Amino acid sequence: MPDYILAIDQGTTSSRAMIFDARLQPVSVAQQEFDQHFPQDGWVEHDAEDIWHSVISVVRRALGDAGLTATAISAIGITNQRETTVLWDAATGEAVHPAIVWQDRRTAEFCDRLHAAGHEPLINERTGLLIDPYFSGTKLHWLLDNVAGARERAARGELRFGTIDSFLLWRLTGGKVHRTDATNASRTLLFNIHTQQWDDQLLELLNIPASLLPEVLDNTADFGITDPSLFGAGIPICAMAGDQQAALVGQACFHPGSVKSTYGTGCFMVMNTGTTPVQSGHRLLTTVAYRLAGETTYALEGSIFVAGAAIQWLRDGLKLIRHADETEALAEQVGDQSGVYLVPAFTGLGAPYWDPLARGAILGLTRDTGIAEIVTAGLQSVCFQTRDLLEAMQADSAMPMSTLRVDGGMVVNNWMVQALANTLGVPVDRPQVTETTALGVACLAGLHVGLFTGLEDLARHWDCERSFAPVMPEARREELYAGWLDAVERVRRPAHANRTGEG
Ligand SMILES: Nc1ncnc2c1ncn2[C@@H]1O[C@H](COP(=O)(O)OP(=O)(O)O)[C@@H](O)[C@H]1O
Ligand SMILES: O=P(O)(O)OC[C@H](O)CO
Repeated sequence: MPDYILAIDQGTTSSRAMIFDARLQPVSVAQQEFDQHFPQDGWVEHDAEDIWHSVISVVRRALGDAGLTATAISAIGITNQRETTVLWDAATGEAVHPAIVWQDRRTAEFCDRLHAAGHEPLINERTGLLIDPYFSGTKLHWLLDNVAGARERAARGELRFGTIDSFLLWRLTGGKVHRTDATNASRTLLFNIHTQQWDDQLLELLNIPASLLPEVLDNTADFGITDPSLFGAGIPICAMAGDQQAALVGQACFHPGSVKSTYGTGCFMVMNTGTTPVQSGHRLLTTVAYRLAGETTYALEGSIFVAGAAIQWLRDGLKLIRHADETEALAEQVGDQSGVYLVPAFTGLGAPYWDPLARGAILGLTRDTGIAEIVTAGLQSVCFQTRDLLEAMQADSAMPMSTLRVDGGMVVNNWMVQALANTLGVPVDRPQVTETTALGVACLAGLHVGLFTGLEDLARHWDCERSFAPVMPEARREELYAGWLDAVERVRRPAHANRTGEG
């Protein structure tokens, strides 16, 4: 029996294909970047054809590099950048407009109107989300209103909506299957996370015809079979999941209170809260962690917009460093003593503040402050923002976090991960396989075809590469964090003043 699994990881800046063997060891990986389009201030688009071609190309390369044919693959799992919205023609499979990316802010005004009309409590209660352009629903509303003829074509049943998982599934199956999974559905603003169905009242509120929507399945299911012309033989697609939820699975966070945090351009922290949804009192999102055999496990999620992007800014904007990996040695020289704080609120602040008007600042400068101190403050900002999320999660869930599992491009930085443990006051574990997104969806696909017996079996495949224990005295930890909270307040004050006309 073929027992390799192919994971397709369609991310914001690149597409990746990874093949794993039956022990979940990576066998080959191929990656391809694609263009980002910024047609107007605050708009971010992808060409759906670029995404499609990049996916086909990386899958073929991963198979070739592993010396495998399609018949050796027992299952495909698809994981994806979430919320990014595609509307396509059912007859041709062609998108009627470029995909509107999760970062795109074009629907901010519409969101303000929904907010002003008092719709947030209903939306929050049904979907676990907030009214924000981040989610797919208002993007789809925009497409229907702004693409010529789209509403009429939708009414005639000619169009399909999907997040990237759905669009890829449609294309991979030769235009036969219109499905998504519960985690991706839970990011649309249209899906009731309690009933696990599209919500008629929300569809009416956003004026979205139900005929556009995909069928929602568990994360492990018979989603469809790839068209044999693509890879030489049909391969069953047995799992789909949004990328942050896939990373939760890849980090084996299967018990209530277990948490993972992914540090790439931004940071996404997700806590498994078990089979009862936890409504946040701190503006965190309540979302579907995974749905297996009809049983939904929920999560709390906090998103930080700027994590590794702060290091990119230090490198490309300020030109203080040439490579991201120089930051580790600079921070080792400085330690945590400098008193400098960098608040990277370049595009406002995400959870738990959700303050779009806040702007960044560097505070605590003295004549002694140099490049190393500012770079160190950049790394520390990621740790302090994680502590903000942790405080909110623990207050909401009343679940004490015993360890944090981390992944993403930043966690190669040992100084940063140690500072994270010190800032949080809990051990931080880094896994052997840091490609947790691809790994997670491979786990799900393997589960469906019987390579693994269940979640406990999967958890046994998770290996810790290094655990970082907190070594900072508590008084010092609290003193440093108090300095951060003060710095955040300072960047928020002018924003509040502007908003209320007091400034
Ligand atoms: N040694 C390092 N120290 C700190 N940050 C790093 C280091 N290496 C990479 N990064 C940061 O990690 C990010 C890349 O992580 P990655 O997971 O590939 O991001 P994404 O998937 O969002 O593109 C970049 O923002 C980069 O600045
Ligand atoms: O593609 P990534 O890794 O930047 O993840 C994007 C998130 O899914 C957006 O919610």
